[in-house]
Amino acid sequence: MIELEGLTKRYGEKLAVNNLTFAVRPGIVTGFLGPNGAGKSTTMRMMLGLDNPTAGDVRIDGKHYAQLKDPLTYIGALLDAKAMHGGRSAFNHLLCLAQSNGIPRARVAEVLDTVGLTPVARKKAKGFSLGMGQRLGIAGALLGDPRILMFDEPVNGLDPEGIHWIRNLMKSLAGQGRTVFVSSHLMSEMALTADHLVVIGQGHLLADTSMSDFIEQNSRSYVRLRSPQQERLLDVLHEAGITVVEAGNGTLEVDGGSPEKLGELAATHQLVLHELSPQQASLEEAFMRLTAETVEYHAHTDEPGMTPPVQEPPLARPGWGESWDRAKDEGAR
Ligand SMILES: Nc1ncnc2c1ncn2[C@@H]1O[C@H](COP(=O)(O)OP(=O)(O)OP(=O)(O)O)[C@@H](O)[C@H]1O
Repeated sequence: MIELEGLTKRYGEKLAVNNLTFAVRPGIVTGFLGPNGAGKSTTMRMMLGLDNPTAGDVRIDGKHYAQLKDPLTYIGALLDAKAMHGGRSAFNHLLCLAQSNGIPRARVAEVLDTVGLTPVARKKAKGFSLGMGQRLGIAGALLGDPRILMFDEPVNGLDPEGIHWIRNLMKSLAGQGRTVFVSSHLMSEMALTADHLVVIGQGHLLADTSMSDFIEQNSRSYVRLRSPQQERLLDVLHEAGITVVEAGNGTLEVDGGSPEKLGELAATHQLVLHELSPQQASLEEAFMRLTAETVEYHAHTDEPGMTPPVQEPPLARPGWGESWDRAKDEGAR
């Protein structure tokens, strides 16, 4: 378990992490999301004692990182895959880590095998590709067989097979009851891997919730209808008091409607439907919606060939976006 309480980091004028309180629990994969510059790496560095908090506290299984004897046996982390002595072989790099943490030498060969680097164990790390470097960093995190694992952008540089491998590795580590905390910019990957999400924006906590609740609370769900008898269908829906949006190309969208009810209504009026499909936004859309106001670095979309983002109708009910507005108001007081 990793517990943060009021964790805050200020760099001069810049409040990089602002009063974060949350816990990362064992037995599940927790995803850590936020736009560029949100404060994810700073938070992870403070968890590992690499940066001192300006205020607040972070504990690893109830202790500060500095109090842990042989810390690699409590928490293993991949922060920066390039942060290693390139002149050493993969084997020697891991051996140095093992020796400084009271970990038996035999464990080095085990973790090299786990990450698939046995054939290059004696090769110098500076010749490694980005993907091989990631694998070596992951081997270092696994070395002490720790109960807690933390990965910052672990799939960076990995090919599809590597991405699939790390996804299964994280799930199996969590399945063994370990605490797994992982940041990634790849939303589709996060949606497949994480059970729980912690989302931050400009240093603030925006969400600490299950993946399914996050998507439900921050995205629009609607039913898409297409019918060759669209005018008649519109009349029937209006008569039934159902609000419908004409989305163009002959499609109608009903916000929050039940597909069963809409299908039965069409059947009662003997209307032909060519499409009746429930639509749920992706994690990516939910994330974009929640963090829209907290993105520090926007690309310009007014260049030739670029289309501006589509404006979606407002949420039917309060989502995390409201929490962010509240957080800003509270911050301003
Ligand atoms: N050593 C530092 N000195 C000054 N400012 C810093 C320092 N480290 C981080 N920052 C600032 O703190 C903020 C948070 O940075 P951080 O790297 O933690 O964000 P992040 O969420 O990890 O971003 P990214 O997704 O781009 O890696 C940024 O505005 C960054 O410029």
